[in-house]
Amino acid sequence: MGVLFQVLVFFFLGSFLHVIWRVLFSCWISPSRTHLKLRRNGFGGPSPNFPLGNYKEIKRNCMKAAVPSSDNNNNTTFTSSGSSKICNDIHSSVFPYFSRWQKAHGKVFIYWLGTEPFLYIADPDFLKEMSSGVMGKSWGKPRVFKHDREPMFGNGLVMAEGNEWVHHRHVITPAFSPANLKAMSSLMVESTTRMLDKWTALINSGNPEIDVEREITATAGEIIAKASFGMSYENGSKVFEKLRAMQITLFKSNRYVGVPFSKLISPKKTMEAKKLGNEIDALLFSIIKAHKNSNDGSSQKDLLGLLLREDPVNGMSGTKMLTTRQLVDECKTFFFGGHETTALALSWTLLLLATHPEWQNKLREEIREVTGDRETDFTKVAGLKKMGWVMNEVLRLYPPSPNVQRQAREDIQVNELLIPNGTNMWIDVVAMHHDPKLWGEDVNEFKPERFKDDLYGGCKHKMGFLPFGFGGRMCIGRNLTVMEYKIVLTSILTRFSLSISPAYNHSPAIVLSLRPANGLQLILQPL
Ligand code: HEM
Repeated sequence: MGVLFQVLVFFFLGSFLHVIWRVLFSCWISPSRTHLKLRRNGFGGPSPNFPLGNYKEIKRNCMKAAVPSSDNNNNTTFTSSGSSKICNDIHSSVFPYFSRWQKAHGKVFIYWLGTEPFLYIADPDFLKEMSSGVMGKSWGKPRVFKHDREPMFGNGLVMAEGNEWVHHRHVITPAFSPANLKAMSSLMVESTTRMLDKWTALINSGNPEIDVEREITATAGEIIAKASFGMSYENGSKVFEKLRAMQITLFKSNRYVGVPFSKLISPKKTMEAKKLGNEIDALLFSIIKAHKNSNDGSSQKDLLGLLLREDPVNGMSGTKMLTTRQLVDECKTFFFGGHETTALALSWTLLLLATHPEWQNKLREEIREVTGDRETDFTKVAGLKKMGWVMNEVLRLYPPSPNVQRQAREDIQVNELLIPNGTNMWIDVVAMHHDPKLWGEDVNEFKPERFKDDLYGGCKHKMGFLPFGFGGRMCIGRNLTVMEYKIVLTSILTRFSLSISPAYNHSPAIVLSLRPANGLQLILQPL
């Protein structure tokens, strides 16, 4: 009995010490060692306190940035002529901590999310040097984000790596071909027309103020639901609502990604996201099953239908290209990657056009020249050049994807600096798009003509303009976005003129994407 008792005591004591050691190792010893190594490799940055890393400073700076600095706290000025101006100099308000650290440590430094080191990059030269020898398939995505965003993206294309990414990219790319996009243009016109009819009814009933961001996000959700799964909004709304709810659960709570055991801080939210994730998966599984069973050929036009074809354009005959599990993840990826980003590009555009009525007129003139009085379609939108400049300028000033992320899967040498295998990278797109050294002193002005004769808008460095990312992992949906953007904007501009509502409070914020924190209220007048 005595011996058994002793064995049990040793066992429990041993286990307890083992747990303590593991906690100590992952929370302090291992990150402290990495911190020292990175310092020795020449990387500076704010000093972390493990296990929180730099979270304290991040939260402190965010709170400071949220405090209004003057009486006119909405960053919108109305002039005597009734027109309005907004401040496009947004980097220090959306990323106050990066803006502060940049001043102290330059455009490349290390900061810490909990016990995870992140290499911050806002220097296109460094980025070019770093990425020049690395192929798309050799990049990783930060494991902490993969884990955190698992319910949203699963192992879909945004998160896939290595040969799995190559396979998915190869299978999915043909679905975004011009011929397939063309088939989607009529559903875009249809959804937009329904939204605009609703706006007209609202205006006629005496409500000319419309939160365009809310409206366009819903319509873009409808479009992506139809384009991805071939579903009507009514049928797709269950998936749509759950996907939105999950996004809010994941991103509106106080989060400490990278801090060990941080999920235990808000177990309710973690469970909620997991539950929603499972419900969405179940819905998508049934949608895919229904697609597989439908023989009428109509489903083939949407992205899912195209991915379900067994004999696709690219000559992969006979075999199923993606498993049902993989298709579920890709459907979620299209939804999250595709609808909000496009909706935000359109919403920020309407805001900038509301403050620049001369550009509303220029675009209307171009639309008249290019489309005549006929309905917009796929072939016509390519001719809307000025609209293309406006789109680029909006994506520069208000990039819906405010950063691009990578993880090194091998040691990378950049000049005299060695980036160790496993280092996370955070490329600050907002910072580069607002850098006067790259764009000139008028960097914060809305000047679509920058893009007139130059794909890079006169940026001094080709890696300084990255609204859709870079290299082999560049956004796969960009052509779909351009088409949707032009179709929706053409429809809006031909029916309404836009101005800012006094209710609008200009406060761009990051909730995964770069979005207006308090909606985007405009006054619309039928033309
Ligand atoms: C204005 C609209 C959009 C913006 C600003 C945007 C931005 C981005 C960015 C910055 C990336 C990361 C690229 C990188 O890591 O280098 C990305 C990747 C991706 N986007 Fe988009 N995107 C938009 C629209 C769409 C649409 C409409 C879809 C699909 C329906 C889509 C699907 C994807 C996918 C699947 C990836 C992962 C590509 C890969 O890693 O191979 N995006 N996007």
